[in-house]
Amino acid sequence: MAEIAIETIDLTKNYGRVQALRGLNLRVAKGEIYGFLGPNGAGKTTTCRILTTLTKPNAGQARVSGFDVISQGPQAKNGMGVVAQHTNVDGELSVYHNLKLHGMLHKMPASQREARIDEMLEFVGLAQRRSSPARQLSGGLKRRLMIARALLHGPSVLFLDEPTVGLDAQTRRRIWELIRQSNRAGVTIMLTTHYIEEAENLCQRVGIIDGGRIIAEGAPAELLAKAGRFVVEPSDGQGQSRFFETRRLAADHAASMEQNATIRRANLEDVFISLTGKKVRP
Ligand SMILES: Nc1ncnc2c1ncn2[C@@H]1O[C@H](COP(=O)(O)OP(=O)(O)OP(=O)(O)O)[C@@H](O)[C@H]1O
Repeated sequence: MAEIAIETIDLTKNYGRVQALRGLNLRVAKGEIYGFLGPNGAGKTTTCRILTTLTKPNAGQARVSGFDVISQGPQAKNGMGVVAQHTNVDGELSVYHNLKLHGMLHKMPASQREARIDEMLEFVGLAQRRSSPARQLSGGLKRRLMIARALLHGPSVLFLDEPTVGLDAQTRRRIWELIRQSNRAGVTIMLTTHYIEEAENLCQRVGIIDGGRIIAEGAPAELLAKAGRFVVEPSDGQGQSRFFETRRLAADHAASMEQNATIRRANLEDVFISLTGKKVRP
């Protein structure tokens, strides 16, 4: 594998008796967009919190850009940008001051900071809203401000936790484009998502996590190929769907079934359900 941007080795985290992570092994190459998919309670947020230095693991190691997140937390933190799931801009401050504050916290020299704020406002399409109080922005624009802020100090790795949750389809696509553009500019991206479509569209590789472990990993097309490209689904919604490599094999199986069945192309959601026994969004 190419140079590694994010790595965890046997990462373990317990909350009392709850084993949130049970030896999680993860490797994201520099320059990748890696999607982290898992049902509720699988351990996605816990993994991201450890990688972004907010929580300590009970055992195992985690490195971001080569820095150990426990013993070299400040260095690791400086090389990463984080977009949390919940909107956390300062509503009372202007768009500009939200960015300025972040630049100051990262000790960016003033001239560099100001130039970079202009660049980021342009990048996310908020230059015209520079002086608006952040509270006046729509949900989608607030999310763009959070992305501008996360990228301001020039991190090489960007963590996004459910970056488009609750946004309409058009706004979601705009955010995807920003993520792609920052990736093209060299930023490694790790994003957790519940949206299968988001993982399929955006991510070069996807890791499926369940019960605190990675249970499958690969390019979306590889995961589909492994499971079988066609699904036979009982039309009454009862009973289990089955995967087949070709439409012909699927049709043969459907013909042998007692009840009516539908044959369709498999998608990542089918793979997810067959692996975890759960829907992505319950
Ligand atoms: N602070 C905490 N105290 C106790 N248990 C916790 C805490 N945080 C998480 N857990 C438990 O750890 C497990 C993993 O949770 P985590 O939030 O990492 O999952 P997740 O995949 O992000 O889920 P979701 O998709 O619902 O956000 C769950 O069983 C959860 O209830």
